[in-house]
Amino acid sequence: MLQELLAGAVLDAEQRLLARPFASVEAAARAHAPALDALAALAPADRVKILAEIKRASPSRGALAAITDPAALAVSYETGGASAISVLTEGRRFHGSMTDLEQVRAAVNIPVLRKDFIGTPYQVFEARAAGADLVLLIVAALDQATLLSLHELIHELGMTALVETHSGDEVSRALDIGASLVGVNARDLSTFELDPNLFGTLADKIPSGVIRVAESAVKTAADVAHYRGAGADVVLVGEALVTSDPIRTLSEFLAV
Ligand SMILES: O=P(O)(O)OC[C@@H](O)[C@@H](O)c1c[nH]c2ccccc12
Repeated sequence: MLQELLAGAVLDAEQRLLARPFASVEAAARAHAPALDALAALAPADRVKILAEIKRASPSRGALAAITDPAALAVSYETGGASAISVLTEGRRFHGSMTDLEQVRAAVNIPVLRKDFIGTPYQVFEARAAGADLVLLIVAALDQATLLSLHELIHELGMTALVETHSGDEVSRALDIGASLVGVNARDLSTFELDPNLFGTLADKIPSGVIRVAESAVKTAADVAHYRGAGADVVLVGEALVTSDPIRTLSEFLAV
């Protein structure tokens, strides 16, 4: 499934490339207002931080929310105390788009993550040209050379990479490329199995000085407390926010 999602996202990017040549996107990326400092926004603090996700659907859960106005939802997240916003831009299974990212960028003043299956430089330039401050890199989807080169490009453009892992070996691979923001996804993107204890198992492999993000499977404040207790600096939440009153849910989660 993961390779299928990556292949589909790269194919869709190639379609966009036909309409908007590489040189044009690169120029727009390099001309864009500088990226916000995501590491400062997500730095460890005495309270857990929330990376709030805009997500209409997923392969594992199906349709979640229509989200007809992603900018308005992003403003609710910002008002509710989120430290940054994650925008799913993958279209086939998550029903996201680059337009969502552009609209969210225009509406909020906190860092915005492009959440997608990134495998090519074009997709990184696209993200910057749309105003993204962070870009997701999924270790399991990429060979080490590609992971390193995309990570370097993300940083060359002034952005921050959220390097996502699902095993000890993948944490090592993330640290080997110099990741400063490492996520552990409770969900296995190949089998969709959820393991909320995986973060706790891997957290001590992520050294202090690297920001730890616990991703997925958060339904309640108790789940946030569980991740916080296991060492999470940041918790990434999607479904629980798009299927509830985000400001009320965020206030519960941030009270942890
Ligand atoms: O909806 P949840 O269970 O709160 O999960 C959010 C986020 O972690 C999840 O959407 C996600 C984590 N890593 C990804 C990579 C691609 C697509 C989606 C994801």
